[in-house]
Amino acid sequence: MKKGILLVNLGSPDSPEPKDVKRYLGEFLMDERVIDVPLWARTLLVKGIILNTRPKASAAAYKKIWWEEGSPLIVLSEQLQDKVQEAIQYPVALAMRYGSMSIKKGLQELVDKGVDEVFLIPLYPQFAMATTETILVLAEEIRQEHFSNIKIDSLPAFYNNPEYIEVLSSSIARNLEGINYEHLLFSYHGVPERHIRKSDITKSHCKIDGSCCATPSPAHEFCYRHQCKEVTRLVAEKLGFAPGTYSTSFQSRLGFDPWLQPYTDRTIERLGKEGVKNMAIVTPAFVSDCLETLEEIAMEGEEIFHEMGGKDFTTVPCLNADAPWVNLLAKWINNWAVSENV
Ligand SMILES: C=CC1=C(C)c2cc3[nH]c(cc4nc(cc5[nH]c(cc1n2)c(C)c5CCC(=O)O)C(CCC(=O)O)=C4C)c(C)c3C=C
Ligand SMILES: [Fe+2]
Ligand SMILES: [Fe+2]
Repeated sequence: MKKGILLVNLGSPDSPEPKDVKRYLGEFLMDERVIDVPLWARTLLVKGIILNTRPKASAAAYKKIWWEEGSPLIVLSEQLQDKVQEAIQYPVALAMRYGSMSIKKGLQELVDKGVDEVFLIPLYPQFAMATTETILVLAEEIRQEHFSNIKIDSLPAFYNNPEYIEVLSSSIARNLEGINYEHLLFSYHGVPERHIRKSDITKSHCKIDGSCCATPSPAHEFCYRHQCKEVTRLVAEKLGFAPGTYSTSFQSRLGFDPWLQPYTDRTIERLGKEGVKNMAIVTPAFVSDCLETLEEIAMEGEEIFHEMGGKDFTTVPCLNADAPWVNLLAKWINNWAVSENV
């Protein structure tokens, strides 16, 4: 059997023009694992409301961060693909869950190279229904329909892998070296609270209260909230942060349902109001910098902080194509290739 690797990230529109943003958002938000309501309600909400209002504002936000070479998320994912390819002997393809660089094209590219055993790596440290699960479900559907002779293994969520925590902690320490900050905010992409309950395999553990995520449970294998909180706890432990000097929040909420809290924008506002003058922010739900880190955090977040009287607002870049991260991915890939187990 010939082995190959498929890296999968979220995706971006083809351009920051409203028509391309609309097409991309249409595919993204019609995913039943992203907006998880019955089809008729999702169609009404997405096609009847969101796609008539959001693409213009979203396109304006994309224009602020768009690079000469394209969408930062795509460009940075391609850089990661190139670096991983240099580090290993198996062919590496890159695909996106939404948009033009489809999972089908990525699998086809590998199959054309003779690959029949694929290691699929969702580029998300934490499991979520709206990220890892939707990628794995779609990849299996495509496999059954078009590539039934190939085998696909996947990398599970790696949020608490000690070497991942080491790579993330070192990146934070390196990027904040010599910087004076009173508070480090760990901001993760939010999800509706309902998603957490749906992913609870015990059907009774996740109450989204003060304690469930800190109480051991098999539910945590699929609990995004637990996994985010663990990343913060493990990094804080590794870097020896004092209690009160760091916290966790959730960004990018959409719609009126309750999403995971506390919300990042309100947390930045509160820190500013409380008199914090210098803060830093890290976004460990994203492996590659993207709209959510470069615009929502680095631009909007900074503006909120300044409006509240804050001064220095430092953002820690995502791991992107950093050498320690590339080396760790290469190690996981080689472990899989030898033992078919990571
Ligand atoms: C119901 C809506 C959404 C859920 C649930 C959701 C979960 C989720 N998303 C990411 C990662 C990214 N999201 C990005 C953009 C983005 N996300 C949503 C909505 C939901 N996300 C929208 C509408 C958008 C588009 C931009 C906008 O209009 O605000 C991105 C950036 C993509 C880019 O091109 O740069 C990323 C990355 C995670 C990790 C997650 C759940 C854990
Ligand atoms: Fe999102
Ligand atoms: Fe939990």
